[in-house]
Amino acid sequence: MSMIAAFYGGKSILITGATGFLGKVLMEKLFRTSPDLKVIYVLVRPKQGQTLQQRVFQILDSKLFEKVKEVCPNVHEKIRAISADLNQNDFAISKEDMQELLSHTNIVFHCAATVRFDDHLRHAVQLNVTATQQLLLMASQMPKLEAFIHISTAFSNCNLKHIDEVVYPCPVEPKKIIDSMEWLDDAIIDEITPKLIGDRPNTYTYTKALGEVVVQQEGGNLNIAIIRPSIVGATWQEPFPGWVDNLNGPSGLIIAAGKGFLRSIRATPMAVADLIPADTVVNLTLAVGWYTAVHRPKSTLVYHCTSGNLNPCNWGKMGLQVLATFEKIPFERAFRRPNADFTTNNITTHYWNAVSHRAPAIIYDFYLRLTGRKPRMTKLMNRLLRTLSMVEYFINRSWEWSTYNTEMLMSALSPEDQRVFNFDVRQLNWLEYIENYVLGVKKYLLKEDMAGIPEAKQHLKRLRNIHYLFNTALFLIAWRLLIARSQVARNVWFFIM
Ligand SMILES: CCCCCCCCCCCCCCCCCCCCCCCC(=O)SCCNC(=O)CCNC(=O)[C@H](O)C(C)(C)COP(=O)(O)OP(=O)(O)OC[C@H]1O[C@@H](n2cnc3c(N)ncnc32)[C@H](O)[C@@H]1OP(=O)(O)O
Ligand SMILES: NC(=O)C1=CN([C@@H]2O[C@H](COP(=O)(O)OP(=O)(O)OC[C@H]3O[C@@H](n4cnc5c(N)ncnc54)[C@H](OP(=O)(O)O)[C@@H]3O)[C@@H](O)[C@H]2O)C=CC1
Repeated sequence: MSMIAAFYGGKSILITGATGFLGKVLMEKLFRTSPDLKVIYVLVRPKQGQTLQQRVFQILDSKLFEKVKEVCPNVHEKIRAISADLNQNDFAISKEDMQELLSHTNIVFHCAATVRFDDHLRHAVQLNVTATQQLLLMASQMPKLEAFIHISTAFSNCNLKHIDEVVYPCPVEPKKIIDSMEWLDDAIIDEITPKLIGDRPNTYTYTKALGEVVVQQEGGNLNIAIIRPSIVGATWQEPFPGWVDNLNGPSGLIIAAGKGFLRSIRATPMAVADLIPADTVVNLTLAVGWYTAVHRPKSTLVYHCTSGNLNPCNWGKMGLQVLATFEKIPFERAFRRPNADFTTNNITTHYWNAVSHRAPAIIYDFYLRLTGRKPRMTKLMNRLLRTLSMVEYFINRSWEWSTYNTEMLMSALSPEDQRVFNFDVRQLNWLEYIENYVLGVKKYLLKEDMAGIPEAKQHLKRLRNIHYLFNTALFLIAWRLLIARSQVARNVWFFIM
């Protein structure tokens, strides 16, 4: 019997960010392995004309939860959606709901965050720092609370090369930042943002670092742990391989490459691609929840959930495997044949951006205009180039994350728990994982049918023929112009003929 699964039985669990990528996988695993848990409270904001209930039921009725339905048929009764907006005071939770949360919650998993790299500092501070502070305050009023698990990111200290499982201090105290956001206007915040974030690349990593300091400073007597995942990718094994539902991290770029938009990317092939599957993060999170509640470590432990030091893979290997998978499992209606490459310096990056990204987009938009349609490719390409510029920082460097706590936890688990809550990335076969990831992107993000693969292959053949024809025509035109202007070229031509 799994001790961890048994631990969550009968518990009331509060999850923030349950509608997000990681939150959904966390809920799924909890329901599947501990169907006898009492209730999962999820803090949800109403969105796009959907009620809370509709939002949550849509998740429960998705493919991700198919296995849950078998072991926990009354899953709909075990989830309680609480209307909450983490941007508001007291999260805008009603008095009755607050009372219920405070008096029943046993475990808190704090996953909600803004993960946008370019979010305005005010908004990023509100969600990643102030909301964390408020949640801690709430947690301190929960008499039955056994553990508070905070999800951070391995990149919160990406300004360092070697990162230990400790909370690093920030030059300016989070409390001062929170206070200043209340009275500074947007223009001043914009001005001071680069100075505040210092040598971090964006407001996301900066505010996640501030969030950790808040957890450490304001955790009081709570039993707290911090988990730092690196780049969270599609699921490895559970509930099935390759599940992914948003464009963050590599997923959006895999689509862009598979559809033939992304032709070149500024990346260092030998840099470590520190991806970690979503189910691995969730297994570690649940194990940490159990360990923190049962063993009550004296200090706040930080756990790195990374792959680089145990089972490294680099961007070169990953890129090649992504491209190899497109050969077997192409995406439908590609714009061009997938054929991306890495560039390593500014000049070649600018060159390929102009030749392989902007020029084809302009030509295609011209064709759309000619045929009476609305041009859209240049806009899409600009968006892609913007995304590339945001991720460049992360794919041209390597970091070393120590994993003492994570390894300690692994050895503290029973063999059964090591199996059911496996977070040992040494067992991960990267080639297989990447192939499943690309397949998952096709199935769950693009919602493409496998039956369409022969047609997709045909389409790629047509694109290849168009490519050859286009190049031949270009060559002939250039040659014709050369012959017209150069005696040497004319002589060569007559010699060949
Ligand atoms: C040798 C052979 C080589 C071959 C190469 C083959 C290539 C293979 C591909 C594999 C490459 C791998 C690259 C990996 C990149 C990894 C990056 C990792 C960074 C990790 C750091 C930290 C990890 C974390 O802790 S946080 C989680 C990560 N967070 C994110 O990823 C958020 C990133 N997103 C943003 O910050 C924004 O969305 C931004 C700035 C990218 C775009 O903002 P903008 O305001 O312009 O757009 P949005 O309003 O957000 O969206 C508009 C529109 O675009 C769609 N979209 C959003 N994100 C992406 C995306 N990443 N890619 C593509 N499209 C995206 C979005 O859905 C919207 O579409 P609509 O149709 O308008 O709704
Ligand atoms: N994805 C990754 O690569 C990595 C993620 N992480 C961390 O993991 C955690 C989860 O990330 P991930 O699942 O990928 O992120 P998502 O963007 O998929 O999910 C974010 C979640 O936060 C919720 N949220 C955002 N704003 C509010 C708000 N104002 N009120 C209530 N809820 C809100 C979202 O709700 P809604 O659905 O309503 O928008 C959503 O449920 C984050 O803490 C992130 O920093 C760490 C490392 C890597």
